[in-house]
Amino acid sequence: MSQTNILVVFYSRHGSVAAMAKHIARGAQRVPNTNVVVRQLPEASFSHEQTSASIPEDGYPFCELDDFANCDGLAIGSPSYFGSMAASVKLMLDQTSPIWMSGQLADKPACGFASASTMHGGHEMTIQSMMIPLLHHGMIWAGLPYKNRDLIATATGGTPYGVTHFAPQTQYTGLSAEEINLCEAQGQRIAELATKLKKR
Ligand SMILES: Cc1cc2nc3c(=O)[nH]c(=O)nc-3n(C[C@H](O)[C@H](O)[C@H](O)COP(=O)(O)O)c2cc1C
Repeated sequence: MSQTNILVVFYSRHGSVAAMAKHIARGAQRVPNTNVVVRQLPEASFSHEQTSASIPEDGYPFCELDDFANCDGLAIGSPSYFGSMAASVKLMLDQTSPIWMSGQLADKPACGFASASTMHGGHEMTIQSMMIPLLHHGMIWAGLPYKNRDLIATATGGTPYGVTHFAPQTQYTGLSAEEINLCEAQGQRIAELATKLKKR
């Protein structure tokens, strides 16, 4: 059987969402026969001109449309910006129309992850904002079931709609133990579901 390809794609300015992506990838990697591709998104330009080099100075390669087209399962992450996904993430999603009508993402599982600097500043709303375009693609939304006891134990991030991180400071200061477990559970779940749903 061919490998199951999981795409973990994110935008992160200060490192919190990037740290989550690493643990989500680690969780997905636990599932046998899984190939995990991690991609970041460049800063969106207000002037509508390209502001980033096409190759990032550090971190993961930038995401391309083919990364979406070739995935069997998707984890997409964003900081909460005004209770919604960051423009960089929306910009990438708006570039996916070539694979929209052909249904290349249809019937594949997707999940979202997010970081926010206040407890009630939009964790769930940010996840939900990413869910909507992916439902239009026909993806199957995979949240986190409460059998993950860290959803109950957490005093910071973590929602059943998708894992989140509470980042009280601008600079990344670390994920809680519960947030790490939930990131890894989310990654493992998306890889398991993708393996089950994949056409052999
Ligand atoms: C433009 C902007 C808007 C933001 N809006 C929110 C918000 O609505 N709610 C919130 O809790 N945090 C908000 N934040 C804080 C970020 O979501 C938070 O710092 C996040 O952890 C950043 O993730 P990163 O470290 O991956 O860049 C905002 C930050 C910026 C720069």
